[in-house]
Amino acid sequence: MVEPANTVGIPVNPTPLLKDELDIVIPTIRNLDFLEMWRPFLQPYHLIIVQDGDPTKKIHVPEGYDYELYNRNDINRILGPKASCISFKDSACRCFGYMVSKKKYIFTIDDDCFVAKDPAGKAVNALEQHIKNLLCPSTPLFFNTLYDPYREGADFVRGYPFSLREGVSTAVSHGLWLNIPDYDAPTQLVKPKERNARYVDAVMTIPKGTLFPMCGMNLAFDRDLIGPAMYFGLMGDGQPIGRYDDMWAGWCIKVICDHLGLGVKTGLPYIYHSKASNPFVNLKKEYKGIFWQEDIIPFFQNVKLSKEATTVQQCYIELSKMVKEKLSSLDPYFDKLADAMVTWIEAWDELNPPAAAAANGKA
Ligand SMILES: O=c1ccn([C@@H]2O[C@H](COP(=O)(O)OP(=O)(O)O[C@H]3O[C@@H](CO)[C@H](O)[C@H]3O)[C@@H](O)[C@H]2O)c(=O)[nH]1
Ligand SMILES: [Mn+2]
Repeated sequence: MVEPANTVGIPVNPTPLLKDELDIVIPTIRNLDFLEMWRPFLQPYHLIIVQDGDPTKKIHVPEGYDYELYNRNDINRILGPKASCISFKDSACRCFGYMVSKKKYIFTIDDDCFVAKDPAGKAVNALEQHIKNLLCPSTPLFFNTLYDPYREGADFVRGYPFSLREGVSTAVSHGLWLNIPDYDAPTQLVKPKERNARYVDAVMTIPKGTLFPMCGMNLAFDRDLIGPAMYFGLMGDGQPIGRYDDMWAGWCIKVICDHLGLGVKTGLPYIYHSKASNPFVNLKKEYKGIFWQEDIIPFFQNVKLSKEATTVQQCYIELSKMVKEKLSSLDPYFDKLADAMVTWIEAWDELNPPAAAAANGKA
């Protein structure tokens, strides 16, 4: 039986890595009580809370946290007509937090994710592991069979080309989940009692040319390297699909990371996921995605971005044109999504003017 860690009595981290260079983005339509358990690891950091659903509902933020909170009224006020690209009634709304942040790194976590225990029973500081993953190179061009070669006690194995051992910059760190795994609705329905108790002590780079199902529950990324591509799409209220927000973003960021020579890692850290959303409600949200993805995946597998596309924004705009051209025949929704991808980039650049980015010495 897997259980969450007990963090009572653990002192607040006295040396929080990247304290002033990282924001924590939390989408919530429930409450933020889970932050009590995370206090030792997260309290030193700035939170960006994206409140979904009814903007008149008061969300309590536990004492001692430094935060900014945005509800739907704030999103509409800040973005004006461009707010149409930010989903309502879906965790996709979290990407608004990525856009308003001014920091280099983002860690995003769901409000039903708690501190996991490692096999030795120690509380896992998931944020610290994500930071380690992001600050260490990735190896997308050649698979290291001993997993993360930069980790203490590991290295590149025999036969690994020395010319590739420098690795590439890491743009994304994708963490995993003990207890309730991130299964789709059909799997949740047939395996309602399945719990993940398997803690695999590994971090791997996802090879170039390989897509993966990115879960937004426990995710960190370098905003300067890949932020503009972390759009979580048009989901939820008024849309024919939901719960494919993180998947869509994951497919977009992976083809762009492959094109720009950036790395994506998956594995440690684990969080303890406590709440299984309702599988029947999820099925209603997911079902179109379940058959559309049989066409979407081949689309992404065949994406070829031009050599002129050298920035994330240029890659993303090129991608939006391909979506409009090649996926609109699947459903008119993709025509709307392609337009929303452009609106997102326009809003991103409005809130993050390139000159400001250059002035801050960012990429
Ligand atoms: O309408 C909504 C629904 C939820 N949220 C917030 O988003 C996260 C995730 O919600 P929940 O835990 O209910 O959903 P899961 O099935 O466990 O989530 C997985 O599916 C992805 C949904 O796309 C999600 O990223 C995965 O973790 C919570 O913080 C809710 O409060 C919301 O803001 N609006
Ligand atoms: Mn959840």
